[in-house]
Formats: sequence, structure tokens, C-alpha cells
Amino acid sequence: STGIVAATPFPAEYDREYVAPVSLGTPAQELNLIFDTGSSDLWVFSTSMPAAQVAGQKLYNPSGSSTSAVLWGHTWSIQYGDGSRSSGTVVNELVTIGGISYASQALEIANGVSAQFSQDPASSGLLGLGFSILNTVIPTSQKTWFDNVLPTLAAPVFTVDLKRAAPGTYTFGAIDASSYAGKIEYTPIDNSNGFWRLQASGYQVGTSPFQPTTIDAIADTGTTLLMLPAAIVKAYYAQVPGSQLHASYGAYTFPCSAKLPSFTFGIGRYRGVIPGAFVSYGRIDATTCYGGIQDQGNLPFSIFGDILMKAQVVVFDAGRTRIGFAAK
Ligand SMILES: O=C(Cc1ccccc1)Nn1cnc2ccccc21
Repeated sequence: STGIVAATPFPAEYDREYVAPVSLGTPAQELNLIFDTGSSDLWVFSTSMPAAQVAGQKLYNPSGSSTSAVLWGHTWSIQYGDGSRSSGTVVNELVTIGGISYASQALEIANGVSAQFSQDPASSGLLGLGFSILNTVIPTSQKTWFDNVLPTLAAPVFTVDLKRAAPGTYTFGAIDASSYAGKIEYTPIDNSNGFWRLQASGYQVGTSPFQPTTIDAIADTGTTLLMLPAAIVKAYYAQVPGSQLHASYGAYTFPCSAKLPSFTFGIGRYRGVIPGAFVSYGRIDATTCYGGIQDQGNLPFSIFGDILMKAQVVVFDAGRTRIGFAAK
């Protein structure tokens, strides 16, 4: 089988996150979830949550589904890199994405979420697309929806085609040859820590010479920005007049009037180009804009988040434990 769903950015012009529809239970309850290659829990806002933690999100109601079955004695609790968190209990439930169904998917029901999630009306939860070793359910960890449907897919892959301020797609089981230009360049991934972790071959700022250097990064659709080593970030903003490491934000900002250079990353001999305009993450006051490229700080790896993803077609190939990039 193959399946395709639209990936819609929120808020419209900031692309802070991308959500896609997931159908849960019988009769179907459709919720918009963040598809997240940086984690491996499928969790949803639910009717078990305190009203104070809900602000516009659609809630999954297990009692309204004839196919939900409590996974007794199982709980989950997750914390993400930005400190956001959620936790709750587990049911087995019918989960369908783009027409592809799995009848007894471990569906994690939230009975508590942190403010970052409560204050985000666009998302009713997350669909983890990382490796199942990262799943937080105890006492027995559960498989992701992608892991569960993998044997039924026409090809053991999913393709991510996010766009800037416009709906893109997640495709399961296929690669749409009309969605990209040229060839897909693949590189092996190390999934031993549960991430889609790769080594890029270097970078280039604007039209400056390419700098060969190994960049150890995870491909993470759940992260908005492109998080890189301090030296690379410094080299980028050195080419942005008026930019600064803003003391109060602890992040690079620049004058919204600045013309941003492109950012190129290497995958082997392939060069992936992120247009300068994609590096503006948004306005923070009348004249100041927030950079889409930021310092990874003390993280053990870089993070190729949505700022990079939206400039490429990215193939997550579980069959051959590799990731592919193509221009579009
Ligand atoms: O948490 C991160 C970034 C990260 C930091 C440290 C190690 C690995 C990844 N992304 N992310 C992935 N899913 C998310 C969901 C909410 C917030 C951030 C989310």
C-alpha cells in the first residue's frame, strides 16, 4: 500500500510546525497531529485532560470508539528538547493515515500536557516517526505506526515534502518522482539512538567557498529551526549586516530589511541549497527578525529541522537505513 497526507504549516506565515490529519477509532475521529521524525510516541489530547490544559484542540474520546481497548497497566511520559512534556495512559486503537490502517496501534492518551502544547491550538498531539527504541511507554515500549505498517508498504520508506508557508505532503510507501529535480542523494543513517542521524559533508554561506567539515545531525521534522555548531552559525551571520547574538533572546536576530545569504549543506558531493528567504523565521518587533539558523549549544548533534526540510524532498528509507535528499 501507499498513502499520502497534506502537511500544513502553522501559523500560516511562520511554519513553526507542520500538522497532518490522522483518523482514530470507530467511528473515525480525525485529529491534526505534528508528524515528528525526532520522537517515537503517538500521543493525542483526550477527554481525560483537565479543561484548563485545553484551548481549541480537538480531543480524542476513547469511550466514543468501539475499537479502542485499554492496554492495562501501561503509561507513558515524554519530555522534548525544548522542555515541553506530556504523559498519560495507553489504548490499542485503529489508526489510519492516508488510507493506510493499522488495527491495533498503541495510541497514547494524554491526561496532562505542558503549556507549550496547551497554548498551541493547531496540534492535537504528535505522531512519532523516529525509531521505536525511543518510545516511552512502560512497562513495555510500543512500536510506531510506521514500524507497524512497514511490511504492508509498497516500499519501506516515507517521503517528506514540506513547503514554505504552503501545504506540503507526507507520503508513505512511495517516492513521487515528479516532486523533485535531479537525483536523490542518499547517505547512511545511524539509528542506534533512535534518531534519523546522518553526517553531512560540509556547508557554504551564500556564494562563499564550500567548507568541507563533518556535520553530525539528526533529521527532525519536530524541530522548527536549523540548529548548527557555533562556528558555522557565526560564519553565516557574519554575512548578514546588522545581525547580532541578541542578549535577551539568546539567539541570533537581524534587521528584517537585510538580504539573507543562502545556506548550502553537503551530502557527499550533493549540495542542498536553502534560499536566504527561508532563513528568516519571523518578525519580533518593528524592525527585528529572528534567525532560522541558530546555535545548537550543548546538544550532542546538530538538528536539521523544518527550515532545512522545506527546501528539499527528503526520503526516510527504513529498508536500507539511509536518508535521501533532493532539490525541488
Ligand atoms: O526536542 C527537539 C530538539 C531536540 C533536542 C535535543 C535532542 C533531540 C531533539 N525536537 N523536537 C522533536 N519533537 C518535538 C516536540 C516538541 C518540541 C520539540 C520537539
